[in-house]
Amino acid sequence: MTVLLADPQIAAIPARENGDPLVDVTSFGLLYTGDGDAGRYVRHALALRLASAQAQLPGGIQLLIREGHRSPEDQEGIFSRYSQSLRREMPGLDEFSLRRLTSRFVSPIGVAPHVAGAAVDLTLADASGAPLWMGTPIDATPERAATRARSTPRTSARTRA
Ligand SMILES: C[C@@H](N)C(=O)N[C@H](C)C(=O)O
Repeated sequence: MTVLLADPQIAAIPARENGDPLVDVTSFGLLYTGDGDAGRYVRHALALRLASAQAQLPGGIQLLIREGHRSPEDQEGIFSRYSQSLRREMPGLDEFSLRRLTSRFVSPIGVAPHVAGAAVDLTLADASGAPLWMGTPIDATPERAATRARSTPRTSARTRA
């Protein structure tokens, strides 16, 4: 069973500031290609984990960080825009289901890890920094990126399963 970030069990976990500083991912040998500078920052502990993951990739493949830290305004904007697009597609949806469906893709502000610099959107890139094709563009919505979505090429579905 999938537990979403919006699940009350998650929201009930108290979040405490631990003082871990925000650091620039590029100073850990990681590639960043996001919009603006805020997204290049993540918590130090996360940067260490990303660097460790990168060190374990096969030669010629590297992590490509698209977005780390995100402002609360941006988080709420993404949530609201995606929620509105689902509302247009499914006008009969009740509020509870709409919030649950929205939070498959975007965290509600109260539990959003990007806002704490504790999450990244990333993909894989080749040695030149060009993103590898994953079957859908980075940050595709669940409707497009799901393993069994109609638009998912068969090879991508096989490698994701
Ligand atoms: C919107 C998407 N790129 C994303 O960052 N989703 C996660 C789940 C989030 O908002 O925390």
